[in-house]
Amino acid sequence: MLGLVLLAIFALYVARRIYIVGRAYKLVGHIPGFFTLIEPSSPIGGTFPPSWWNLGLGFAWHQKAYLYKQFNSEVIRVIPILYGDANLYTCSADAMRQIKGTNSDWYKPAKAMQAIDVMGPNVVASEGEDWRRQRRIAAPAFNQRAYQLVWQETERTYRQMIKDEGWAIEKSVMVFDMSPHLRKIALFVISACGFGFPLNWSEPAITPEGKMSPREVITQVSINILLRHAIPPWLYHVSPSEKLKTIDTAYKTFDSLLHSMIDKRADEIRKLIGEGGGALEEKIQDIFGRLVLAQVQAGSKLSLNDQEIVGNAFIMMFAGHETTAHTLGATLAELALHEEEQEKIHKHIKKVIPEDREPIFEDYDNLEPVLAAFFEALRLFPAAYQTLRKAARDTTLPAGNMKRPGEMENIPVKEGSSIFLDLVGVCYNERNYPEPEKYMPSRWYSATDRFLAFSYGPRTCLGIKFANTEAVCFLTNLLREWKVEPLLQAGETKEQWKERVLSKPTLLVTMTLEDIPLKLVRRR
Ligand code: HEM
Repeated sequence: MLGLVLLAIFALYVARRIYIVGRAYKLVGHIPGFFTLIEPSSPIGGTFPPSWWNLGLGFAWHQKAYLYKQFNSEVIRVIPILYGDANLYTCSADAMRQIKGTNSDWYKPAKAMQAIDVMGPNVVASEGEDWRRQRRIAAPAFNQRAYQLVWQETERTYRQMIKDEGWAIEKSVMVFDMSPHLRKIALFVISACGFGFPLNWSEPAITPEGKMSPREVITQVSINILLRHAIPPWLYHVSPSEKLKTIDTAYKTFDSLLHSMIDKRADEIRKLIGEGGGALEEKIQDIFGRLVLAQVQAGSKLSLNDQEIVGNAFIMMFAGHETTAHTLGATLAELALHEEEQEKIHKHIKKVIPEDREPIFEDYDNLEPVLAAFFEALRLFPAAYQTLRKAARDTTLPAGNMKRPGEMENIPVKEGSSIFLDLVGVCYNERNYPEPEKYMPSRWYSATDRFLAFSYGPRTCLGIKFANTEAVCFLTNLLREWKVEPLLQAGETKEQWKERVLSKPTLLVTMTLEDIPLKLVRRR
């Protein structure tokens, strides 16, 4: 009997998959590409490492040298047979601009927003009118004043790191892994500038009372987004796992911390308004404060409710933390490998900032080579490596004709097709960037083209200038004082170090580089 039931379930599954695959083939079968067993970006595809049966979430990274070339097309399709949905992938910058530009035929589907709304609705995970309202409220918080604060906090945190790590008195330092330090820097900056909540570098993870410290709460929340999304709430109650307990406690503590912060900030703002409101702009500089200010001032129409403020605070912390830390790590690794580029930057910093003063926010516009070094590392290791969109109607996509280089073609796409904008493909496409494998910061000098790694069009990254200010401040301070070298293992060459450190980034919600061993040698 059981055998019959299982056989019936199996037959039903096979029939369903034949229907799904047939429908997918009708939709995207005219585009070259391949069949797989499992959708690479599905929970199963993302959980298991790449193998013969699973392309893996990061296949576009691992196959970047030949993925599109093998099909002679800048748009390809992947149709899974056993599990998941069919998707297109593109490495065409023109297609990306068209998809993400204004009046686009494409929208952000619900699937693209999974996991990032675990703490509440937010600007990244919303669409349509809801997105427009949230963007209009959040955008003014990103202004010159905020960037000035970003500079101050980055510098303060950098100094704290040098002092508390004991590097201030050292001539050279072996940093066996730079990434936790960079995560801490980015977390501290977003915490101070995003929430008005400065953290302390040497604060232990657990307080003397046995509770998680604020730093640990924020860290646990931001590194466990995928797990929080995947784990059903009941599992926290029945599982003996310490890790699950930690995640649950961190998320609950963070949620109640943010709700109490909303009440506290709203009271402060009402008090300031009661006193005439003159000092509002001066006193409320952080992004969180600005969101609460909009709520207090605007009433219900153009404001966020409490859960939306929590959701947005959370997403700012997530969006602004891993991405920036990862790109700083990639920049330092590339500069360690390219001594001549590092020397050029060091010389430039010395020219702009005299020995007798510290770098200041007003130096930002004169530090283009520092920003270019950061951009070029972001191109080689794009943090937001793939974004998903769905066609609202039949349309076409502009792509380079790989059979006839120099010519363009328009690839027809049907309504309902989903496409991954493969930023790795775009950034390593020689039509967009000649000699794409080369670390060449000079390609960004006086660049007029909008950099696609921060997205494009109306939904372009809100934190571009935030991230750039943080990067320029941090890198300027560090490179002015230290020469950065790869920390080689016994007998290891620079090439082998590069292979060990840079060839296998972790690809989950964003791309991250894990172990970055560096040697810092004091210059001044
Ligand atoms: C190197 C650092 C960063 C990179 C590479 C980056 C990249 C991106 C990309 C590619 C998107 C578009 C995602 C999509 O289309 O689905 C995006 C959106 C966004 N980013 Fe960033 N980001 C960075 C830093 C930041 C920072 C520091 C913040 C905030 C403090 C931030 C806040 C946002 C927000 C709010 C959005 C959503 C915009 C919208 O949908 O209207 N990002 N970012």
